[in-house]
Amino acid sequence: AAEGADLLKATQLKARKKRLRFQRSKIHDWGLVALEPIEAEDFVIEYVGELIRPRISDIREGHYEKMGIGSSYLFRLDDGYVVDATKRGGIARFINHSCEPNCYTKVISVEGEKKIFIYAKRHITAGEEITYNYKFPLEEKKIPCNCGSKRCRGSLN
Ligand SMILES: Nc1ncnc2c1ncn2[C@@H]1O[C@H](CN(CC[C@H](N)C(=O)O)CC2CN(CCC(c3ccccc3)c3ccccc3)C2)[C@@H](O)[C@H]1O
Repeated sequence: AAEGADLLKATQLKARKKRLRFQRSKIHDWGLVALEPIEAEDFVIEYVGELIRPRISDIREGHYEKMGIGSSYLFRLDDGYVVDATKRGGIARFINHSCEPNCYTKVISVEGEKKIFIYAKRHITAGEEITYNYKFPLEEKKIPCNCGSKRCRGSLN
């Protein structure tokens, strides 16, 4: 808990709002682009959405599938909980996956409240698309990856 509170404080201190914009992506449909340079380890954005229990996320995922929404704006946490940005979410939901991402995600819980923070792995130039590794579990049905990086694994899952 202490670690989370310190990290939250540090993040809030350093979290000078980064200017980001969602726009057409070379990777997939819409993506999030940095409008200003971002230094390595800088806080970029929080993945904001509704924290839902595993059971509820399974029901919603089935529902979204039926509605043809496909892979929705669901961010899975290690304990099975999911942050669903479909109905109420921030622009972080537009961040695409890359096999050589320029950002990484960190989940911290502060007073039981889980927050997903996204930080820069390296210097990011203005105009670059923000990406992180989705770390999707391996599946039979592959989603081909279009990140275009040299060491692309070929699929998201
Ligand atoms: N490296 C990659 N290579 C290949 N594909 C990649 C890569 N990275 C991400 N993706 C694709 O992006 C997905 C993740 N995505 C990240 C952002 C996405 N680019 C986007 O443009 O939204 C968020 C999901 C995309 N979905 C859209 C729902 C939307 C909708 C549904 C139908 C038609 C249009 C739009 C919707 C609409 C209303 C209500 C609810 C949902 C959510 C991955 O599951 C994968 O399919």
